[in-house]
Amino acid sequence: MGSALSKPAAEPKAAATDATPGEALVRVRGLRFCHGERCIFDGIDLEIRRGRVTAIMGPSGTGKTTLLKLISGQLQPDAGEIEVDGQAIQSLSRADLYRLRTRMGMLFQSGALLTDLSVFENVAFPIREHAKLPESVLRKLVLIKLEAVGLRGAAALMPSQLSGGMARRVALARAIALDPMMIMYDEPFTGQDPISKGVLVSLIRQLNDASGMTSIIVSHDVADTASIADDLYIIANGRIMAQGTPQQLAAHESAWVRQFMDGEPDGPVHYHYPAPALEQDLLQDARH
Ligand SMILES: Nc1ncnc2c1ncn2[C@@H]1O[C@H](COP(=O)(O)OP(=O)(O)OP(=O)(O)O)[C@@H](O)[C@H]1O
Repeated sequence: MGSALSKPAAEPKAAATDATPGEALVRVRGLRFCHGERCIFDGIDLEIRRGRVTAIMGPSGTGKTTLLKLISGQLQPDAGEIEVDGQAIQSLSRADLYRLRTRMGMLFQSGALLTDLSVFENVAFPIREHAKLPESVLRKLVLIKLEAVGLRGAAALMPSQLSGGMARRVALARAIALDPMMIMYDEPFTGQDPISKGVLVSLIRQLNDASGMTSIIVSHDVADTASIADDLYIIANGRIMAQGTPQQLAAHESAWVRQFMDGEPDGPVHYHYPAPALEQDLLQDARH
């Protein structure tokens, strides 16, 4: 069982590892990663600071999910180093990597609930897998996690009885079941209505602050993500295009970065694929 489970739920994890909030929990240096001939990253450096919410943003297909998989050791870099909590991911044994991964919560888009198990059992699942606890202790732990996402009252429901927003929150309770030191969210807001999205946005921030966790969010949703992020990275074309606080990026010297932050359709990033003037195309059709 992860030692974190024996601590009170509210104890800050950063303090538990004698680390100072604000120091880097994840360090990425000179990262290069390619799928065959196609390089997704070509020498990127970044730091995820402890106790903070860091957002990784960028155009679709730019490698955001790939970066999370590299940080969690699901993929191996072609070059460079990734250090998590002082441990170089590439040099860990399978057993050590497994242990480290139990301290990383993940809420991936595809992280569906197990449909044959109740909400309670879905959240209990990772705890049962990693710890042999008396049923009464397990029950308390699961109920605390469900309470944290506002769904203690839904413990007996089956996944088919939940709305999409509730299901995402149960998945979140499951992701924090082992009291991870960090949690990675991959597109947590996708498919959520505005109210569910608002609930998730504030939950992510609250959970981060209440438990001393470190959060990484990958999202297209610039406005919502920037509203809770302390630090932002924008990646594109295999590189870090910009980094800073949301305020710094909103006032960035690059028009491309400002356009990205504002989500404006027009600017240096063109919405239209290059084409001759519309009139020219239409006149040409009329002539034929
Ligand atoms: N197994 C694979 N083999 C080859 N290419 C892949 C593989 N997995 C992903 N890719 C490519 O790697 C690139 C990065 O993918 P990734 O999913 O990390 O991007 P993303 O920024 O998370 O995208 P989105 O924002 O659309 O979710 C994409 O162009 C994708 O097509």
